[in-house]
Amino acid sequence: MVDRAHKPSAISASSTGPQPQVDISADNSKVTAKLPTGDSVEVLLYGATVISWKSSGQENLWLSQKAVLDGSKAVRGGIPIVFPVFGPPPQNHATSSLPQHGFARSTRWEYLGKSTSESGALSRGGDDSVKLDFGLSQSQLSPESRKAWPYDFSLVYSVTLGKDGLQTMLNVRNEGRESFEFQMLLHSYFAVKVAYRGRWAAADGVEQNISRVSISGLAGTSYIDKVLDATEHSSSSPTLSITGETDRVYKSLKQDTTSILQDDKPHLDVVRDNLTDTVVWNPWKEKAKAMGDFAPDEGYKNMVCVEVGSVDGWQKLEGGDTFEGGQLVKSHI
Ligand SMILES: O=P(O)(O)OC[C@H]1O[C@@H](O)[C@H](O)[C@@H](O)[C@@H]1O
Repeated sequence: MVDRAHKPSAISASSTGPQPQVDISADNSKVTAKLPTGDSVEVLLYGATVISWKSSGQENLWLSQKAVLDGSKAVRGGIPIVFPVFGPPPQNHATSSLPQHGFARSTRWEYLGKSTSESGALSRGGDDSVKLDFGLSQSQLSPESRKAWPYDFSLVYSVTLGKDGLQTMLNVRNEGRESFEFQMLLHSYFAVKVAYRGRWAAADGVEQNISRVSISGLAGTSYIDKVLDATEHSSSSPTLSITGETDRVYKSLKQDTTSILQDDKPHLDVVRDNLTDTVVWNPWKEKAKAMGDFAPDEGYKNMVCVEVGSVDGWQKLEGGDTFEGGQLVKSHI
């Protein structure tokens, strides 16, 4: 059990009108929350991976049809949590024995509880929100992970579904005396669909064209292009079109919001909170095909990863200190 100062506590709900619903699946693998508006979020305890977020009846996250959800492999899609290292760990660093992207996405977390709030105008169903908290600490790690990264830490991940959108915040605490360094990132796979006859076409539907998707808000000092041998470039344009394999780490971004545009219209806004970096990733045709858990093959046309994080250098936490960072995602659908 993760110990912390602000444990979630149920705020008493008024007796009138519908209220947010929270359900734990019978096999204890997944927590689902639904607002009276119909908006919903599903979180797998494995990795505390958000695997679905629906608003206005539309799915905002992309989940591979071959995503492994039984806890034997990190989920291909949704929002896997990257901690305590991003990408392949560097040699000669305390994380060097960990797998790519660390252990948080491939360890079962504990569901700590929910808190709900409503405006009082429940019948309108518009102002409700529900927060789900998940915890992971050193004692829950596999012996291999504990050995590879022997620090006394605790993570609390808060997933809040409200009228503004979906907020996901990661709180990292050093429970020990020795300082440690970490990176963290919320590896969000967003669903992109292209307008078709005035409606949003289904993910595998008639028209698929990632080339009509662009990302704005990327003005920063520089970015690392992993497709070009991890060379550093200065970002000349604040907008990026996805027209081929894309794997860029934007560092020290100036503005808080990175938006996904479809046909130049805002689709999703990703607002960073206390995080300066953003990774934009699309594997494109060949790499998508090469991934055993990526399906359908053409799925790369319906997704883009916009991943907020702290991955440029390391965050250092002294014993007893905490760090919190995350995102608020707003859908324009
Ligand atoms: O296959 P994984 O481990 O889930 O990683 C997927 C991608 O994650 C991205 O964040 C990285 O920038 C990519 O380089 C990487 O390929």
